[in-house]
Amino acid sequence: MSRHLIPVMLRCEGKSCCIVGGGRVAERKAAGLLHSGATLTVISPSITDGLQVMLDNNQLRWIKRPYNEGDLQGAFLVYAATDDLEVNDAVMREARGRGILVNVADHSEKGDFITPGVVRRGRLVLSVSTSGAGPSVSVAITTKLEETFGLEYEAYLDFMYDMRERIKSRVHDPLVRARLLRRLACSGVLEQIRSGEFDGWTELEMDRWIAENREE
Ligand SMILES: C[C@@]1(CC(=O)O)C2=NC(=C\c3[nH]c(c(CCC(=O)O)c3CC(=O)O)Cc3[nH]c(c(CC(=O)O)c3CCC(=O)O)/C=C3\N/C(=C\2)[C@@H](CCC(=O)O)[C@]3(C)CC(=O)O)/[C@H]1CCC(=O)O
Ligand SMILES: NC(=O)c1ccc[n+]([C@@H]2O[C@H](COP(=O)([O-])OP(=O)(O)OC[C@H]3O[C@@H](n4cnc5c(N)ncnc54)[C@H](O)[C@@H]3O)[C@@H](O)[C@H]2O)c1
Repeated sequence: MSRHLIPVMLRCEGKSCCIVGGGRVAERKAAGLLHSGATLTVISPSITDGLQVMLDNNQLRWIKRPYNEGDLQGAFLVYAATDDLEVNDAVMREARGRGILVNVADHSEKGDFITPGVVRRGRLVLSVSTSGAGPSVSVAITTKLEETFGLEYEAYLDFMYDMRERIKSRVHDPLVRARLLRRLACSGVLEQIRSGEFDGWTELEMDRWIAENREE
């Protein structure tokens, strides 16, 4: 097997991202980019109905023609997602020359990164890759994860985020902080959210929990 790949979480907000191609694969990559706040440009002579809806909602810019060398200037990231191997290769070469991160839809090993299968639960992001071996396996695993990690994780992680911020502002000793965060993780809040018994903590309740749990 080739060298292992490093998973990363990319911040795309306000960055210029390109998709070359306007088919089914391009549409899926666009859907992934939309919520990131990226500035999205699609270069393709035709686009799917789904991409057309995004265009109508001003969520992307469409350059309605085949890709030309030079189109990637200023991009942070690009997906080469046409059904033409040679075009995808040309996109990959231009990206390489400009130091732009590139994903090649028909040949994962040619690009800089692979698009994993993703499960999102608010702040929780689970991503699955078979390092290009088989998207059907990624999809099967993603489906299992969707069942295991239900919608309750969104509220749970929002709660954990608020509490962590609170603890950071109230407790300055790093050892005490770490202990509190460990205790919080086993405090049963997740189970309460799951069973519908949890309706959030007021600032007073947060501070009370911190005071009660900060000592050994
Ligand atoms: C997970 C997901 C994420 C996403 O794309 O968003 C994803 N593929 C998905 C769906 C999907 N893929 C394919 C079909 C058609 C049915 C089938 O054949 O099974 C469907 C179903 C559909 O399209 O509906 C076929 C296929 N895929 C690739 C090739 C080319 C090749 O292998 O060289 C071919 C053969 C093309 C052909 O021969 O024509 C390549 C890649 N697909 C990857 C990811 C990357 C590897 C991820 C990993 O490491 O595991 C990688 C390497 C490239 C990349 O980075 O994009 C997404 C699930 C979305 C969901 O959750 O529903
Ligand atoms: N990564 C994945 O998940 C995945 C899944 C299925 C297929 N694939 C591969 O991805 C590629 C695209 O698949 P698809 O189903 O989206 O194909 P598709 O036929 O639906 O779309 C191809 C798109 O590329 C555009 N195009 C063609 N030539 C172009 C050019 N010179 N410049 C710009 N755009 C051009 C077409 O107008 C069309 O919009 C295929 O090569 C396929 O093998 C990848």
